Amino acid sequence: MIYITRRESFNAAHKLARPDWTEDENTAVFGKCANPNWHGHNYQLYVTVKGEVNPETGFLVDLKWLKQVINTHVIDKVDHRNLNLDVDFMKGKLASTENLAIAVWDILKPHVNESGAELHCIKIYETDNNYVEYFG
Ligand SMILES: Nc1nc2c(c(=O)[nH]1)N=C([C@H](O)[C@H](O)COP(=O)(O)OP(=O)(O)OP(=O)(O)O)CN2
Repeated sequence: MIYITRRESFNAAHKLARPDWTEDENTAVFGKCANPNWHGHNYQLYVTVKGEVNPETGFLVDLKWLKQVINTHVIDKVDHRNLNLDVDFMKGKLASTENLAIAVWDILKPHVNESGAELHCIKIYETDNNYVEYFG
């Protein structure tokens, strides 16, 4: 069993706020992240897949293929976008890093499965200090 990881970066705007709560209620729970004027992050996404090395190629999966899958299905949809307003797979969800990681897992898992490898972890840094890991 071997694990390989591809990192991709994107920047996106969001706020942490429930639409069914008042601004005061949102601020009480989410603090400055609930600011109605939005704010942005330079996110770092790490996608780790696992499986066996193909003895013919020496690859688990081709990292160029993994890059393309991540970019087509995730990065192109979130980069320079507003996670609350523009991103179909975040509609109706609170735009936390946890929910983002779970959504990215759900999107990428079937594509990784098709390759014969297995999705192991989605790790997202929202800031230099805060990150989430999701293992499905
Ligand atoms: N469980 C979660 N808590 C928080 C999330 C989240 O996604 N899940 N998100 C936020 C904010 O959006 C943001 O990450 C916090 O920004 P900030 O406090 O500025 O983070 P920094 O690492 O830059 O702050 P330091 O003060 O330097 O630690 C909040 N909570």
